[in-house]
Amino acid sequence: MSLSESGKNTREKPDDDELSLLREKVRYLTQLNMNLEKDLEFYKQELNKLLEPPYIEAMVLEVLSDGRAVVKSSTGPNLVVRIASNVDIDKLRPGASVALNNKGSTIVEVLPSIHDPLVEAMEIEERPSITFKDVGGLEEQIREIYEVVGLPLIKPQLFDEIGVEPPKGVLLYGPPGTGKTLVARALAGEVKATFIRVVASQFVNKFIGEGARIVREVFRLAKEKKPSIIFIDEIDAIGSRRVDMGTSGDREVQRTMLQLLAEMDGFDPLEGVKVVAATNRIDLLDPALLRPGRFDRIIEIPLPDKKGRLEILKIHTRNMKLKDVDLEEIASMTEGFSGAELKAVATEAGFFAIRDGKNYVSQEHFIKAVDKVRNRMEKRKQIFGTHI
Ligand SMILES: Nc1ncnc2c1ncn2[C@@H]1O[C@H](COP(=O)(O)OP(=O)(O)OP(=O)(O)O)[C@@H](O)[C@H]1O
Repeated sequence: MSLSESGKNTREKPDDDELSLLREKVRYLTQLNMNLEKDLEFYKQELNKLLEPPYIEAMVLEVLSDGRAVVKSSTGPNLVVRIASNVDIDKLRPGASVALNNKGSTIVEVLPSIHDPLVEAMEIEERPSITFKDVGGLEEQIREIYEVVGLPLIKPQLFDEIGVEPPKGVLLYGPPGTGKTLVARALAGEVKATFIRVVASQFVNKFIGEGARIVREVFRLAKEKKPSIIFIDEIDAIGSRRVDMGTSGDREVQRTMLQLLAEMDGFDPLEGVKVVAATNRIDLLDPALLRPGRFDRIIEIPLPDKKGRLEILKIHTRNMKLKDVDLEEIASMTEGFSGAELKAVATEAGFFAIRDGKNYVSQEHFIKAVDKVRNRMEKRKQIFGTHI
């Protein structure tokens, strides 16, 4: 552009071609600018990500009623932390793995189930909602377990005063499905204790090499969350008499068992932690486990008698709509059935009713259900030499 002497713009009006070229250029540069801004934003974000301090991983112990949570960080102490508003509270169950912000003050994310054996190996239930009224039969066993495990947890001073030392551990034994887990959970519910369940066979076939560490952590967690009951299911998997120590697998099992014994020897019986173990194969157990100060109380959980079967049937049908059902007759017909099998009878009877197009369950449905469950038991017996 040029200016005349009078200062006026004397440039001729651009022709149409020139104008359209300039417009094209403006469009191109605007687009280029937008793209570069996008790139700039992307690289800024990437830079921020690289500069951001890492999150802290932690495990949820408890969600408090005031909207905060207690977590255990993998290295440090337990922390009471806030929960960010975008976090789904329903996913914050005890044992869930979470990310804390870098100050460690707030849960910012629930992590997808990462394969931390410590988290996976234990099921933690704060004060289970079930109680002894959910257990049919087993009055004697319930009385005994309440006395030797429950009372010392809620009234340790009673034992202190009298000078009686309660057992640290109790062993429940009996056929599968007779309610060993149920009794231990109900006891925890009854005395408002934390229930921590581990399945010993998983130490051998799932968490290989981690057994001793998991045992140590389970006891540590139990002490933190006391009163607590540690329930070790299938204890025979780690507590069997070993003939030889030939394989590394054997040695690993032995290490896990020794850790368990060390933990049991190392705590006070009135410290607020009790161990309940369960097995279907008491004949296989190493006598070292049954020495005083370990599992020195042994309680048999047998198959239910007729009265027990009737009670179990009543429990599992209490929310069902029954019409002219004689549960006594069903209890008489089901000799040899475990609690789990009686529960299956109730469920199957419900399915027969649905299939029948009825909105209630009749005696006939129950009788068909007994047959069905009995057949299933027979088949299992043929295959495994045992029932459900
Ligand atoms: N005595 C019982 N009263 C009421 N329900 C029972 C009883 N026994 C078993 N059941 C039902 O069967 C289910 C399975 O029982 P449970 O897991 O407690 O048996 P278990 O003895 O621990 O079995 P396993 O040895 O196979 O681990 C229970 O959750 C419960 O629904």
